[in-house]
Amino acid sequence: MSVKGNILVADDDAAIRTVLNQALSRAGHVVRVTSSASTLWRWVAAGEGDLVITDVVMPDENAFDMLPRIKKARPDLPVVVMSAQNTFMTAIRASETGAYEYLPKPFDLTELLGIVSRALAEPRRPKIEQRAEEQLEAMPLVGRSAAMQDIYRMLARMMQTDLTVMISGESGTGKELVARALHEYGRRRGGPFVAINMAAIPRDLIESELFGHEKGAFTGAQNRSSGRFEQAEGGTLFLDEIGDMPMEAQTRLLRVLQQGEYTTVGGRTPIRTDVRIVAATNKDLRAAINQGLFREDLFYRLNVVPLRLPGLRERAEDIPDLVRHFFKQGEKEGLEAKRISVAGLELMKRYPWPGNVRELENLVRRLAALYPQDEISAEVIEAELKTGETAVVPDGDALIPDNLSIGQAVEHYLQRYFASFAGELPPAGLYDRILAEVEYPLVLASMTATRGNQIKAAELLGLNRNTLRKKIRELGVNVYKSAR
Ligand SMILES: Nc1ncnc2c1ncn2[C@@H]1O[C@H](COP(=O)(O)OP(=O)(O)OP(=O)(O)O)[C@@H](O)[C@H]1O
Repeated sequence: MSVKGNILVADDDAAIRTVLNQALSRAGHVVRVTSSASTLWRWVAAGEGDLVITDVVMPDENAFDMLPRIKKARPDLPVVVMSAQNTFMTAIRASETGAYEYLPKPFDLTELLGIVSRALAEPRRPKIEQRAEEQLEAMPLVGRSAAMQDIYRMLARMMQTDLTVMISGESGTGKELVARALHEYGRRRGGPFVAINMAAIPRDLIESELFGHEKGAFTGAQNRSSGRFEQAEGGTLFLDEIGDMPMEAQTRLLRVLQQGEYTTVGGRTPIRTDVRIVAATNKDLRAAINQGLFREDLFYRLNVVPLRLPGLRERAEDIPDLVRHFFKQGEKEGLEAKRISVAGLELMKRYPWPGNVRELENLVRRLAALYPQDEISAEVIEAELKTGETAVVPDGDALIPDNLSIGQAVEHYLQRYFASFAGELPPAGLYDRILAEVEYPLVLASMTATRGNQIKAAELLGLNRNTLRKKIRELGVNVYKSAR
């Protein structure tokens, strides 16, 4: 049996008052409605009502201005705020003023009824804050720096909404991870999360990948095919490397954002869509706009909530936490538990990390796989960071130091590797470990060079496609990531 209560409803829109009155009364609650903030305040001040549902903008007062007063007079009274201005600021203010819940209009009545019964049944505490805390604990993002705290606070607020979010940040700063967190802890978590990387797909196929195509829409379109929008219905669509989206696709995407519907390639019937868009870029989109490569109107549609992820060098204090986290992950995969000496960590904090968290993650994995000692010394870190520097030059320009052949480079590496054991032998299983070390960058580089096309990469490598697939899986080569 759900708890029934006295509910005060304030909205200047008569239609909404009627709908809410009917729905809540039918659910067994006692309802009073008003069109003004002053009447609502009078009721609240007189101790009436177990719960308030109010619109933000009312003729005599804004609910956000009244909320602190309500909270002061009746700290335990849950206030559900509704608003048609689904802006970022509305969500933030709802959270900051201590609203129990924030409902962007239009909302689902069933959802509202669910919130009302939960609010009436629960011990009193501002819901948004409580949920944000729970979410942060469970969040897969590591780091406690002030910069990350800002990101978490922003994410907690964004999770209550369907606003379009634009994540910017250098490669490897965690943009995709943040997009997933937004989905998995947000209100669309029951729906699918679909990611598409604009840089990984041949340009002339992007529109059909996004919106689907009809049979015969273009040469090679033998069957109707669904697009990512259709696949993401009810969930979140993550548009990675949005700056690489071709102009025609940009125009189509803009139309979806404006009208909430799209047509497939070769199709005529508009299809309505209910998808939350999270976009990401590691390019400066304003520069792309100036060069005429990115539509300014699309930029503003996507940039509703900008979220900038700091480079790892800007939050070096997170490094120890991240190192521990990645060693722990390694342990789960059967690697041995390890730590890094204090001096080693200091070196890491001073390193500029051009590849950001991804580079750090790769380093920690390499340390866990290749070095037997429980504590990794500063010398090892120094040597590893030097190799790292040449390995992260972007766009495949990686230089092998002093024009060494691959064989000579590995030889140098092995000399250093053996030396690090100070006369002892490295742990058994060296052959497979070293070959895997070479295989990973080889597969990654081939996938990058072919922009993520497995057929072409298999051809390039001279491998059977199934063998390549197996290797990608075993080595954990991230296909999206590799196709940069
Ligand atoms: N704060 C973090 N805590 C834990 N792991 C992180 C964090 N940030 C990034 N990572 C890890 O670093 C790697 C790179 O992150 P991710 O793929 O999200 O970066 P990205 O910014 O999307 O990169 P790109 O621009 O190259 O696509 C992933 O393995 C991710 O799990």
